[in-house]
Amino acid sequence: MAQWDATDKTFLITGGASGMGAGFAESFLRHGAKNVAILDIAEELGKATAERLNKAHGDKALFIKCDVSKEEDITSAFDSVLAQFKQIDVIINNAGVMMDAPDMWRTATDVNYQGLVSFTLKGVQHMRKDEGGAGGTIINISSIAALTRVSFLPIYKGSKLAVLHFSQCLALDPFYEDTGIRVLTMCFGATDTAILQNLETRTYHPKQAKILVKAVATNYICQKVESAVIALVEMFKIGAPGSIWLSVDNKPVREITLAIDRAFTDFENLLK
Ligand SMILES: NC(=O)c1ccc[n+]([C@@H]2O[C@H](COP(=O)([O-])OP(=O)(O)OC[C@H]3O[C@@H](n4cnc5c(N)ncnc54)[C@H](O)[C@@H]3O)[C@@H](O)[C@H]2O)c1
Ligand SMILES: CCCCC[C@H](O)/C=C/[C@H]1C=CC(=O)[C@@H]1CCCCCCC(=O)O
Repeated sequence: MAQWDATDKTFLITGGASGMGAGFAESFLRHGAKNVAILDIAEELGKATAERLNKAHGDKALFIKCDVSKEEDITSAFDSVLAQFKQIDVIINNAGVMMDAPDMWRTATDVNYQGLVSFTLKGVQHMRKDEGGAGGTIINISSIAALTRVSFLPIYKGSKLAVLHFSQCLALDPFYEDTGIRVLTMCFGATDTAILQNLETRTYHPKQAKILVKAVATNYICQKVESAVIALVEMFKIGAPGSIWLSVDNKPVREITLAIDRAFTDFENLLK
């Protein structure tokens, strides 16, 4: 099994000021990363996280304020990271929000999907070996939301399936052979972060809010951030180009590429 190594690699992590993103930054620095750029809309939190990481790991972290729903922020943040670190080896498209409320859906879609596409395409342009780049890894954060159907989070779930489908299509052969860029997709289950707070206001219609809150209270094991971080680092080490992974219930990370392949092969067979 191929093993990928974080040593001396430069990471760009969106939504890295808090939650799982901050956990990934910390963990990859412990695994020998050369530098970590944290991009986030939350300025105070981002500065504090970078300061904490710099104290613990010796000035390797950089915070840049960036709203991933805004193309001008993305361009300027990407350029700033390159100006500072010269190269980006790994991008983790982690920034995400669960906001299906009527006045928030467009922003939510921009953050969860458009921002991720934009960073991915910029990363591909920078990293692709067939145009002089050094190759690299792009990790896109999806969710179990992409794999299941419920009535109350259609916008969130749609955006996370878009992330999964964009990533798997982009990575199809001969992408890795041409570019030397490994695209990995992670589907996390419920994980103990701020995204699970104040859920009543997150559904697209108030009638759904009660169902959501009740379902969360009764149906779900909420895994620890540490488990999600361990899962992502393990995927980084062993994940084949184009592979898709699942991290739920504090269990070891599991590859689900074949299951996704089977589902799409079924759809494709309908067209024959
Ligand atoms: N926690 C879960 O249960 C869970 C499960 C599956 C997938 N996910 C996904 O994991 C990723 C991380 O989520 P989390 O649970 O750590 O959430 P979180 O809310 O704790 O952290 C998200 C981070 O993204 C930042 N952010 C929000 N909007 C932004 C924007 N416009 N531009 C830049 N940064 C922005 C926030 O400031 C925050 O630091 C998200 O993509 C989320 O959808 C979370
Ligand atoms: C009843 C479901 C409400 C949510 C339960 C859980 O605490 C939430 C986890 C979400 C947080 C962010 C996600 O991606 C996670 C997944 C969100 C979508 C979950 C759909 C669950 C399902 O289809 O069974």
